[in-house]
Amino acid sequence: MMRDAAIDVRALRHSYGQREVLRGLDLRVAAGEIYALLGGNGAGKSTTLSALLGFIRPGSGSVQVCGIDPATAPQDARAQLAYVPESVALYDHLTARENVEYFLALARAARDRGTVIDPALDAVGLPGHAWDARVGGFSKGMRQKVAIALALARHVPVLLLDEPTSGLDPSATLEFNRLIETARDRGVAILMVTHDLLSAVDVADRIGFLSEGRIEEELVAGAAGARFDLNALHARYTGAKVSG
Ligand SMILES: Nc1ncnc2c1ncn2[C@@H]1O[C@H](COP(=O)(O)OP(=O)(O)OP(=O)(O)O)[C@@H](O)[C@H]1O
Repeated sequence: MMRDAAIDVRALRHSYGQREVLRGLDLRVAAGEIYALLGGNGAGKSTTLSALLGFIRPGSGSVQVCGIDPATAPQDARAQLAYVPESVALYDHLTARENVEYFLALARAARDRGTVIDPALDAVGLPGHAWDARVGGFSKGMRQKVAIALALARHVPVLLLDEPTSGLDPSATLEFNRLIETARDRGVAILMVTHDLLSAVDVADRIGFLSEGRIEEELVAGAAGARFDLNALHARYTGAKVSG
């Protein structure tokens, strides 16, 4: 039995026209857990995120974000979460500090620089010299740091990440993984949609394979040093035979 399932999806079905994309999806992510959702192109990962964000009204089943149904109360559900898309949307002409301040104002959240904004920018490891620089010149990794800082400053219990490491080099990926561990260690429930097996193996507490519209297999991280079997995961993903 999982306690504190901040994300709780049960028997979710969703069709686009005649095409049924989700066929009884069950997915739960607890507070303080990183869940990597894997699946081939078109498996329904983005559709799952859309359901959590309240952008689609599922045909049947239930979706809850901290006990709130995003289909019927989208604003309330979105107040509980931060969504970081593949390409982080920020105002390029504003600085990192100003972006966080602006989005906190939109969310009607506390936005004192000394006690809220600066500690969040510090927690995500954005170098001090970048705090007052316009984000237009930031790399993807730096933009993500600003987005996660905003999530930490809002104290949201749920973080949704869509392909966060695509386009990041290996060291930026590791840095990103350490960053979301900071959020996890603060009790945030993190759902990460990804094709990046290395990143999932490095950081996830559980990995779920979405196929045929449901979680076909779920793996739980083992002890440190042997968290997941990367070769077996790769073979599972590609349908290839594992050698050795
Ligand atoms: N708005 C839509 N209208 C019709 N069909 C859609 C719509 N959105 C997605 N689909 C279809 O639903 C299926 C699942 O799409 P979805 O984007 O959820 O998959 P995905 O797992 O996120 O894929 P990818 O890894 O390529 O991003 C695909 O066949 C897609 O073409």
